[in-house]
Amino acid sequence: MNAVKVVETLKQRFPNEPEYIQAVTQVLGTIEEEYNKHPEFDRANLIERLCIPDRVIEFRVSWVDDKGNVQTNMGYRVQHNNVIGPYKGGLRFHKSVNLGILKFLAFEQTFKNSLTTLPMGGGKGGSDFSPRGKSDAEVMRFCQAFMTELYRHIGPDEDVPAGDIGVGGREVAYMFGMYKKLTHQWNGILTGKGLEFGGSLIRPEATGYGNVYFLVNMLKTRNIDIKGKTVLVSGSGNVAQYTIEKCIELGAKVVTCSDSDGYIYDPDGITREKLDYIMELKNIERGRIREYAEEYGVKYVEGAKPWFEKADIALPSATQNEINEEAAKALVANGVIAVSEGANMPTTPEAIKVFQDAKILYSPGKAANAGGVAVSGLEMTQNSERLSWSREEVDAKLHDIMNDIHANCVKYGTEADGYINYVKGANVAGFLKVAKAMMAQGIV
Ligand SMILES: NC(=O)C1=CN([C@@H]2O[C@H](COP(=O)(O)OP(=O)(O)OC[C@H]3O[C@@H](n4cnc5c(N)ncnc54)[C@H](O)[C@@H]3O)[C@@H](O)[C@H]2O)C=CC1
Ligand SMILES: O=C(O)CCC(=O)C(=O)O
Repeated sequence: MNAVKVVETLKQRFPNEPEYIQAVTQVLGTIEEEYNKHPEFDRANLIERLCIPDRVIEFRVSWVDDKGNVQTNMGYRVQHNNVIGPYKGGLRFHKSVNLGILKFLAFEQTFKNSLTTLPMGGGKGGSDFSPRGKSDAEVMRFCQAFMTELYRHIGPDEDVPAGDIGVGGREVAYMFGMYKKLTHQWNGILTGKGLEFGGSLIRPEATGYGNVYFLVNMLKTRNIDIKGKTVLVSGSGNVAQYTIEKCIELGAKVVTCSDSDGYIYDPDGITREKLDYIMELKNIERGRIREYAEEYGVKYVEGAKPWFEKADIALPSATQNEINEEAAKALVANGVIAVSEGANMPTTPEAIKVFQDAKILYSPGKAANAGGVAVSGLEMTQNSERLSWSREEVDAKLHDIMNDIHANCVKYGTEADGYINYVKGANVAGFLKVAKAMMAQGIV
């Protein structure tokens, strides 16, 4: 396999999908050497079959807004690869959603899910509908309309969606209700459900907690303690909130968080009480992060990202490509020692090079944020067993899974000089399991 040639071919076939091409380029560049040790992979044209999704479902979603106007959005589900388990991955509701973005997310999800050690394939879906500014009733009607098509394509052994940007407990619950209405079945067809109807304890916390567990493992390789470290977090949604919570618990000081309008800088650190304020503001009032600055009298920077503030650790937890080369250079110049991705692909390829050239600890999302989907996998297991596990039990399993992913990254990513290339480690470890399963199952 020649990674450059494969990417060129994909670019010609899918010229309008830059995020998908970016994700594929990143993975192929790091697995090429391992792939070429297995001539049987090439004979089976494994690489093309692994890069191109099994199936893309695209549909119109029509719904009625509060003024009685009929609105139309696009709905999608990308079922990327199911060799190791049912398709699994979140749904994103955001105005920026398009097929290329969901293809990148579904491709990444396949490797991430493989890393979790659980039997889950990769998928992703969503819509260009944005819940922001919509009433609760509008969100409900949209979710119901979305499910009237999606329900045909999902199932507990077929495809199990969950949340992502713009899809939290509220949206999952509305979609679950409609699925039940349409099918007359109670099935664990979505994860991230409410605790009263099959959700797992720790699922809301899992992505943020998991990222911090992974970070602690990375820091350990250099005998560094997270306690007392200053942390930059971006975003203020699900992943950011529980990342901040775990950082506080472990004695780190988080000084920033953000939304798509700007970021706040709190030099004293976000405390438990201030985090409760953020959770209320974002999850219930659905307000803007600017209001935090007004409430606590701290700096708010409109239209900017937090990466130019000084800190020891950066945990991007908002969206793709939010750290560019300039931001990466600023982070390194300011002495950052670790960057661990809560978001999916938040760092551009140029910025990754800056981190790796500076030999700082840097982990890609498919390893560091895998805790969310891992606990989704545990939710599926609990639903199948018709049992609910305790908080302690799920958290212990999450801890074990993150430790295991870290160990796999070290195994496959340690370079001759001892530097751990977590990108290579995660990609090779995730790839090998999927590749072996694909080879075993033949050309299908
Ligand atoms: N929710 C989960 O379990 C998992 C989420 N992720 C990833 O984590 C990231 C955040 O997701 P969630 O916290 O679940 O979503 P969310 O909807 O709860 O929060 C998203 C946050 O990102 C901000 N944001 C969105 N688009 C932005 C933009 N263009 N510029 C700046 N800020 C922007 C929003 O204002 C919000 O604060 C995404 O990349 C998602 O794919 C990854 C693994 C699992
Ligand atoms: O919990 C899940 O199934 C999906 C989580 C997700 O979308 C992700 O890992 O990016």
